[in-house]
Amino acid sequence: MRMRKIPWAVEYLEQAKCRIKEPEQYMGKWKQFLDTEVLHVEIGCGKGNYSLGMSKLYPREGFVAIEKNDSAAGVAAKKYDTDTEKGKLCLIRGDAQTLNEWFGKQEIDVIHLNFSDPWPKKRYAKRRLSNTRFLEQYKEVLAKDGQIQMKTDNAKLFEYSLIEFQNAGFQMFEVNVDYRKEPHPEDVETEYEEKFVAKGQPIYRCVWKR
Ligand SMILES: C[S@@+](CC[C@H](N)C(=O)[O-])C[C@H]1O[C@@H](n2cnc3c(N)ncnc32)[C@H](O)[C@@H]1O
Repeated sequence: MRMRKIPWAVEYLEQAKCRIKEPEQYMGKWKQFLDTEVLHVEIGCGKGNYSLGMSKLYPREGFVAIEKNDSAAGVAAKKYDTDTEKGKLCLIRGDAQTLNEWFGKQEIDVIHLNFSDPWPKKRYAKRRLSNTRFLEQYKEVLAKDGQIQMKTDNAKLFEYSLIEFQNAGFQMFEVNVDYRKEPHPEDVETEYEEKFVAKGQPIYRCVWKR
């Protein structure tokens, strides 16, 4: 899924206040930095609505949104910088492949994966955010009682993820194959989710524990 380049957003990203330019410097100190006891990390935040909304719903909890695409990250950054009601929220522009260079062991309480790119071709499977390569990293940075929450519209990616999580030793905690029929009252729709829900497509959701 390629995103159209948004020049103003790419330019904005450079001087964004919410952006953490050297995330490795915060390793082991994110909770202190965000003044929270609960740390959430969203990987692939796109244009940023989910973490922004969640930071308002859970104002005592801290949120780090990660996005590798400059245009999407720039749009998210502008929202985060200008929304005066946002909670404890910051942004990393980067590829989550280096997640364990940014976060310390067991530092994260909840990892959110929302509508990750499915990378349908087998040769690109390692780029999926629920691929074993990523799951092994999540195990390192996730707290002992931590959770990974995943939502997707893609049945094949969902099936693939169920197998990968299970093989990596995660315990399934919740599963829903038509999540919007019974959504959690305190959850936020992402940009992609809004589009899929409008088209009447089912949303798959699962929650895993270590
Ligand atoms: C399909 S979009 C979904 C965006 C948003 N989560 C939503 O639901 O509206 C997936 C996003 O994940 C980002 N992404 C994919 N792999 C990533 C990685 N390894 N590190 C950071 N971001 C990633 C992509 O750039 C893209 O913006």
